[in-house]
Amino acid sequence: MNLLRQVTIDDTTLRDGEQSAGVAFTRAEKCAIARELVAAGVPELEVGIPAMGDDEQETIRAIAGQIKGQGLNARLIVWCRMCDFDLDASRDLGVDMIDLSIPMSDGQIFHKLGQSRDYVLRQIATMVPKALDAGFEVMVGGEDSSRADLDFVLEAMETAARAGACRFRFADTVGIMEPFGTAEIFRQLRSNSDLELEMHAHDDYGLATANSLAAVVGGATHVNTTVNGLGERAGNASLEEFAAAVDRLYHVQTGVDQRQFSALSQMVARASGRPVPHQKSLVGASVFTHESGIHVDGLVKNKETYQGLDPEWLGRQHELVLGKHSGTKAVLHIYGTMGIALTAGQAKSILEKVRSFAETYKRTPARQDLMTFHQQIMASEIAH
Ligand SMILES: CC(=O)SCCNC(=O)CCNC(=O)[C@H](O)C(C)(C)COP(=O)(O)OP(=O)(O)OC[C@H]1O[C@@H](n2cnc3c(N)ncnc32)[C@H](O)[C@@H]1OP(=O)(O)O
Ligand SMILES: O=C(O)CCC(=O)C(=O)O
Repeated sequence: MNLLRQVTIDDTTLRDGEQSAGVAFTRAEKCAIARELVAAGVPELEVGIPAMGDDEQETIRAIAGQIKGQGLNARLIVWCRMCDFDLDASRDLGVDMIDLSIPMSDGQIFHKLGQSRDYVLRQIATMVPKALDAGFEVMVGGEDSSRADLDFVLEAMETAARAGACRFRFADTVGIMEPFGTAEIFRQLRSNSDLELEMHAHDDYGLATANSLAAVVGGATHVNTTVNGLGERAGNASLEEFAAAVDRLYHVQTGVDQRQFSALSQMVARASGRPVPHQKSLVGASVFTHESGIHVDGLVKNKETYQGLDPEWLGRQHELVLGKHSGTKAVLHIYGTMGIALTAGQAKSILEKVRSFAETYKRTPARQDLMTFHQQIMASEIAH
C-alpha cells in the first residue's frame, strides 16, 4: 500500500450535514460549530449554499468574517450548481473556494438536467474560468460519480484541470459504493489525473467511513466528513470515525485534535436536534463503559486486555459499572473504589441483587443503589 502521509478533511457539517431532513441550524449555531471545527484543527469547511438566498449568504459572510477576522487558518468553501446564478450568489462572501457541482451519471445528466455529456463538458470549460476570474479556487463537484461511466468521469476531470480547477470531488451521491471497489476507482483516478481528489461518501449501507478510508488508500487527497455523520438520508462519513481511523489504523495525519470530538459531537447533536446514540463509535456516551464480569476483571488487572482504542486519545476514560453481566471481581472492585471492603460471600449476595435490579429497572444501579444493597446485606447478616 502506497499511502500518502497526510489527508485533508473538508468538513461539510454546515452544508450536507444541514441537508439532513428536518435539520436547520441558526446563524449563531453555524458560527459556533464553524469556530469549534476550526479550533479542533479541521482545515477546510464547506459552509453553505449561497443560491439559497440572502439569509444563507449573510450566514456564510458571518462565518467567514469570524474565521478570517480572528486570523484563523481554514479554507472556506461554498457549494454551487454549475451555473451563473449560483456563482453570482457566491461573490463577496469572503470564502476561498467554490464547489461547482454537476452530474456525472447519464441518469442525472439526462433526467435531472435534460442535457447531454457534451453539455456537461462545455459547462465545466465555461464555468471554471468564470469562477477563477471571480477570485475563487475551484473544485468541480462530480455529483453521482459512483453511478457514472468512469471514462466520462476521467474526461470531465481532464476538462476541469485544463479549465483551471484544482480539485475534483467524487461523490457517491446515493451511497452505493463498497470499500474494495472504491480503492480501485481512486487508484484509476489518481493514475490519470494530477488534480486533488476528494471523496464524498454517503452512509446508506453503513459504509461511508470505510469507503472514505478506501478512497485514501486509492489516492484521495481530501475527504468530506460531517460531525456525527449528519447528512442526506443516512448521512455522510463521520468526522470522528474517519479522523480517528485514518490516524490510528493507517497512520495518515489529518491535523485534527481528536480530544475535541466529544464537545463537537454534543454541540452538533444539540443544534441539529439529533441525539447521539449511546453506542455511536468514539463519541457515544457508553462506548468506553464496561459491565461484563470477564472484561472488568481483565481491565482491572491490565487495561490492555480489553482496550483496542485508548479513550484518552479522545479525552475520555473507561467507566466500570455493575449490571446483569457482572462477576464478583467487579463487585469487589467497584465497592472497593467506594471505600467498602466486601468478603467474597458478600460480593456474591450483592451480585444477585445487582442482577435482579438490572432486569427490573433496565439500567445500571447508581452509587446510591449500591449503598442500599450493602446496607441490606449488612442488615440481613446482623439479623442472622
Ligand atoms: C447531492 C446534493 O446534495 S446536491 C445539493 C442539494 N442541496 C439542496 O438542494 C439544498 C438547497 N437547495 C435549495 O435551496 C434550492 O433547491 C435551490 C435554491 C438550490 C434551487 O431552488 P429552485 O431554483 O427553486 O430550484 P429547485 O430546487 O426546485 O430545482 C432544482 C433546479 O436546479 C437544477 N439543477 C440541479 N443540479 C444542477 C446542477 N448541478 N447544475 C445546474 N442546475 C442544476 C435542476 O435541474 C432544477 O432546475 P430545472 O427546474 O430548470 O430543471
Ligand atoms: O457535487 C458535489 O459537490 C457533491 C454533492 C453531494 O452532496 C452529493 O453528491 O451527495
